[in-house]
Amino acid sequence: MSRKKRASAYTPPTNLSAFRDAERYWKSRTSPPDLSLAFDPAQVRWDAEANADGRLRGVWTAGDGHEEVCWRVELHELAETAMGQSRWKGKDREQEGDYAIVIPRIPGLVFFPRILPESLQRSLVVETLTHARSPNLTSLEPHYHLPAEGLWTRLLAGNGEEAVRRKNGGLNGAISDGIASTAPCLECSSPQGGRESKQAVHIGERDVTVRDLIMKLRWSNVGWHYNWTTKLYEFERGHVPLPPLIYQCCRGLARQAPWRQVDGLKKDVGGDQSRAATPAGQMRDWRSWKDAYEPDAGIVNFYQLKDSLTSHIDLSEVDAVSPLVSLSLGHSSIFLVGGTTRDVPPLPILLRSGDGLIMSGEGRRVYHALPRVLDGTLPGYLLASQFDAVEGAESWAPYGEYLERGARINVNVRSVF
Ligand SMILES: O=C(O)CCC(=O)C(=O)O
Ligand SMILES: [Fe+2]
Repeated sequence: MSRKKRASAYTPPTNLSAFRDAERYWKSRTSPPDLSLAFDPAQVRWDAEANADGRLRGVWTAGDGHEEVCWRVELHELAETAMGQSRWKGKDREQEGDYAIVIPRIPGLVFFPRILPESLQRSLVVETLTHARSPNLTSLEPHYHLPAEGLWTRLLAGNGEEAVRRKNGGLNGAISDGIASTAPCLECSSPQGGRESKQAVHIGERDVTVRDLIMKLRWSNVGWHYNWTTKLYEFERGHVPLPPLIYQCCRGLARQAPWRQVDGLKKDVGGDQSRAATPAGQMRDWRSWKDAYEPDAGIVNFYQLKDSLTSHIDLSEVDAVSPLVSLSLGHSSIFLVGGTTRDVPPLPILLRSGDGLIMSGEGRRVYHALPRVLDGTLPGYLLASQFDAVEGAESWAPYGEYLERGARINVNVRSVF
């Protein structure tokens, strides 16, 4: 189907903000989304030669003709960093090297296309699913009597058909007929109240099996305990160390980001500095991030194909500018990132498995959303049939099966203080 036809099948409402309008477009199921409208590093035209600062200028042209300027910085040091483990060094993919992309119009955003080697992606999937358990709080905790060792461990032990009891005063069968509902869903709602799911079907007072409940898992806290209802950290509950791989990857990425070049961009982007550049005051901390960035809290988001995360700004951290590190695993998705109000038209970015993204400085206070998980985009190296064993797991098959059903896992880590 031609792009023109697809575009005409969608009639945008006239009274929405630019951001809401974009969310509606990407969420719409009336026709397949036009992926040529999403920023894709593979489609950027790069200059032949780098500038004096070692940056390469690129231009991405969207399917509707819109042009976005971006800069590419090679990451020569990455293999020797805190992440310098064999997993990190042993890049097992076809690509020319590690690089970061900076898009001047989104201040403080640093994009690392396919930065995670395939084997590391698998190990992170293993870690996120096995750590979605006490003492980390999960989205299911308020509603079910969860097994102490966690649902995933029960599943791996062959107890997938075991019943899990609903807690009293739970959802009371708020949605009982299996039809998608717009009623608020406590199990699925994100911290920002923006998580929606058409797949989450509540079955009244009946028990749920371990296997089915895993498909309803929407998030798990890591690090400092965050209360999604009050939107406050509960420091009195003590600090739970981040799972080791999540900690190493996010810490390594934040420390190794090309901060000098990101900072340097504000001097030579020209034009509308107020939109294009990060104010010096907001980015000045990068020098300390290089040696001292310590992630201590975060969320792991578990999306299924029909899930989305509505536009929001993450406001709860004491340190309002230090890097928020996001890792994508599983199915590809569309990430929207805009400005400090919803009137700023967002840039849609295609996020693939293995991509990393940092929001920092002024970019910590911009609207963003995840309106779409893309069907049919799971990479072959994550399929259930591909591997017998993976570091940290006896067999890859259950993980691959979970992903094949439509999952995208997002690790979203930050430094609270
Ligand atoms: O899933 C994503 O990529 C974004 C998640 C996010 O923005 C959040 O958890 O606050
Ligand atoms: Fe967020």
